[in-house]
Amino acid sequence: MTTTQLVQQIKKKKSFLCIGLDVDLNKIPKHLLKEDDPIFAFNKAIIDATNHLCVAYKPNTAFYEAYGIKGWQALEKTINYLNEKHPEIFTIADAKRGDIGNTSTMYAKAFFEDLAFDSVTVAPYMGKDSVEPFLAFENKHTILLALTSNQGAFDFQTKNIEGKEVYKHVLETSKSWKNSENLMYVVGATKAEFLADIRKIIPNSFLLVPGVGAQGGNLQDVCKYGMSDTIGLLINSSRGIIYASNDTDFVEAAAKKSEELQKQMEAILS
Ligand SMILES: O=c1ccn([C@@H]2O[C@H](COP(=O)(O)O)[C@@H](O)[C@H]2O)c(=O)[nH]1
Repeated sequence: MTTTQLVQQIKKKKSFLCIGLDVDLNKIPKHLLKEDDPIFAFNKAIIDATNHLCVAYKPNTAFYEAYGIKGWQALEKTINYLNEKHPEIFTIADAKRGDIGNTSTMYAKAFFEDLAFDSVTVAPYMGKDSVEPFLAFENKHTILLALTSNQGAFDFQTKNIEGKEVYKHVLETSKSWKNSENLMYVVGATKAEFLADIRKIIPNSFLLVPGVGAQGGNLQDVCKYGMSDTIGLLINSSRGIIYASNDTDFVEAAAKKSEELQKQMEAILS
């Protein structure tokens, strides 16, 4: 999917909501555990109930890898279901990969070719030659960790090196990489006060913003400082939506939470 198509979807649905599919078998409703594939059954139910309210889904691959081959199969079924039933929806493999060049190429093939995601999250720590292999894929997007939502972001990302914080080095340097138009960035909702500075460096890039809801980030603050001329935001909520109820009404509860966020986004867009 191109960013132009993504912006069209945001305008059409009046939503820039991304729903995180972080499936934990200890948290899903007990009756689903009887299904052949409880993870996919859960995801399918959530997707069927919420797809009209969001523009993106983000399975975090850790929640699938933790269940071995069955987890990976559930991830494959989920992305195939999304691509077949909802090709208009932007898909994010939150895998936080990145390695020496030939290894990064294999990661990129895994997520862009085999699993056919639109995007993958990548750690910038190993630099240009670890990220460019992802950028080489046409109409695929590499979402680089810039300023993350966790407390540990202050350990390295905000440290001043040669007169500039590390996350600013990441933003500025990555702009010079080959096919940098395929870059998006992760900025945590808990770091809204940094967004005005971030927008000075990357005024038009899309930002994936996790951390509203369970982590305490505020949607209005993120939009006030982080919105670009073409919106440029995908606001993620995972636990706040998918575990709104752990009972038989989980689908209705997830749709209700999604609608609450979508309505706030609609108000902001208008
Ligand atoms: O800086 C980051 C980068 C990624 N994440 C991921 O986003 C979701 C957030 O889940 P919630 O339940 O809405 O808190 C999860 O997959 C994280 O691994 C992040 O939170 N912060």
